[in-house]
Amino acid sequence: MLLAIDCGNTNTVFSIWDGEKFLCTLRTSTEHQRTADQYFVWFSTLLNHFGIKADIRSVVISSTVPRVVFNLRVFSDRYFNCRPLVVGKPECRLPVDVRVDAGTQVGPDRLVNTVAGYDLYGGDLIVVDFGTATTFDVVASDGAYIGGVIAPGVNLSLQALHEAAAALPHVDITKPERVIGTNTVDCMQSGVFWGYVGLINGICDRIKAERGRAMKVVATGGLAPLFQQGHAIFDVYRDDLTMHGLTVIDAYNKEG
Ligand SMILES: Nc1ncnc2c1ncn2[C@@H]1O[C@H](COP(=O)(O)OP(=O)(O)O)[C@@H](O)[C@H]1O
Ligand SMILES: CC(C)(COP(=O)(O)O)[C@@H](O)C(=O)NCCC(=O)O
Ligand SMILES: [K+]
Repeated sequence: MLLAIDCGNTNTVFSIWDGEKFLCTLRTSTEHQRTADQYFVWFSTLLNHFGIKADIRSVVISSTVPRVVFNLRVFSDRYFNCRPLVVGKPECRLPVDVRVDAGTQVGPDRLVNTVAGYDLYGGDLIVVDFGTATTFDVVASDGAYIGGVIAPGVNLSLQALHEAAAALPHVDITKPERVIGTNTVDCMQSGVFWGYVGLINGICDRIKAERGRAMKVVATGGLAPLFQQGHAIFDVYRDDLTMHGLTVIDAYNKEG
């Protein structure tokens, strides 16, 4: 069995892949101070709770936070007796090309999303991932990652308003029915929600125009369904896109 770990700037997600399906998915906040032993206490407690008997033989990691990788390596080595495959490291081969400016360190999550998107839907894709940042990854017809867009995340935008303006409270994102807010909270939610709908549509239209072709828009990340409601902004939503990409990369590297 494979343990796939997707570490974002806000949350770290662990999924166990038995070769056919994911047995479980566990989420914890991303903290670089967390040690290998702390990960194991949390992980084994939850597996016991769900009654899952996992025989983990290999580990694959994607991390947008370089500092957490050290403890995840120790976790893998000490508890599963294996050296993890870390996306973005020279020893991890990718089944697709990466065509960007020399010296650019593309976020490993974006490479994994590219691999997953191409594997599931073929080329000419835009992958939109709602995380701490919202990323748009452009996938060419041959599956290559050819660049994209990084926008402030939905929650980051709301948080920035609250932190920068004394009179603006902390609010959660929701879909307002109307654009014109008649109180502070509604005004903020409208600005971020409808502003984001414009951002997603505007960026996807411009990418398609710049590429001069039709492209499929694939979305992932917990907040994607909120934007999809009644709008059909995305052609497909796939909750486990990044995890799927990690399993594809692991299999590709095992092929030798
Ligand atoms: N279903 C959801 N509903 C509301 N907020 C969500 C949902 N899923 C994720 N979030 C929030 O979106 C932000 C990004 O989360 P996440 O996707 O875990 O980011 P990352 O991959 O960068 O760690 C966090 O603030 C998280 O709490
Ligand atoms: C853009 C990101 C911060 C998104 O990370 P996330 O929201 O998943 O935490 C991450 O992909 C990253 O650090 N990228 C490096 C720069 C680049 O991709 O060009
Ligand atoms: K992201």
